[in-house]
Amino acid sequence: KEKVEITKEQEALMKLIVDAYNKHQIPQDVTKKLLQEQYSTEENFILLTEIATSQVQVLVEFTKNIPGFLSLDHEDQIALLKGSAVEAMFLRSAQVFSRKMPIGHTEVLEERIRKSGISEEFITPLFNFYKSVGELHMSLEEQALLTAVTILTPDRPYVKDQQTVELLQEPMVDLLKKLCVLQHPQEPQYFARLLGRLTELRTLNHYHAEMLTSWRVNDHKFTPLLCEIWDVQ
Ligand SMILES: Cc1cccc(C)c1Nc1c(-c2c(F)cccc2F)nc2cccc(C)n12
Repeated sequence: KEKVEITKEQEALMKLIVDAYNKHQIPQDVTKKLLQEQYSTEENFILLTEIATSQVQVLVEFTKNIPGFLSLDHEDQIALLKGSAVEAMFLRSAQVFSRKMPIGHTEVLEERIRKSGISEEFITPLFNFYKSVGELHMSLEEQALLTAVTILTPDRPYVKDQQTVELLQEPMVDLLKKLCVLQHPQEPQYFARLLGRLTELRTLNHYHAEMLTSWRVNDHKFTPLLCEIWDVQ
């Protein structure tokens, strides 16, 4: 059984990705608001819109720090961001939800999300996903790399040069695989479980699109950034 080792350049790559992931967090005041006094359904939705908007900003900043991303064709950069935004945001909010919140805060946040006018058919898969991510107890490195792997998915709609995206994604996948072996030695299937989450993520794109439409129908307002990333309005 050969020894799994992280090379010097993989060490450097991991530091870049983790620093970028850590650097760009949702401002505390935004998340704090969700935990304050009782809100109405309308108010909850407005707060979630604020959090979603700052999550998109965080996503864009993180993506710009992925080595090689900014040297991709500009239209491909946009196609990758638009194609992965929902999945990256589900991943990030799942991680914030399952590990960053002090005890008791998670329930309050869950309550706010449930009382924001979102239909039950979306709430169930959302919290099922949060739970399945939480059960993985991912390390910060794994979270950051899995998010980078998700963003660098070559077969997003409208990506022209899939080959180059694949060349960027490969070293991330290799590094993530090694990390899983090193950080979860008792669980040889851990890496496969992580990739299984990416499959589950893809199904959530559909729910999210439905949710956007139902909000539009009920004349909910979005921010310009959310309209731009999801082509609404
Ligand atoms: C911040 C948040 C947390 C949990 C559930 C939800 C519904 C939200 N908010 C939104 C999300 C969204 C997200 F930001 C992360 C994960 C899944 C998501 F559905 N997407 C959008 C798009 C337009 C408006 C909002 C309010 N919105």
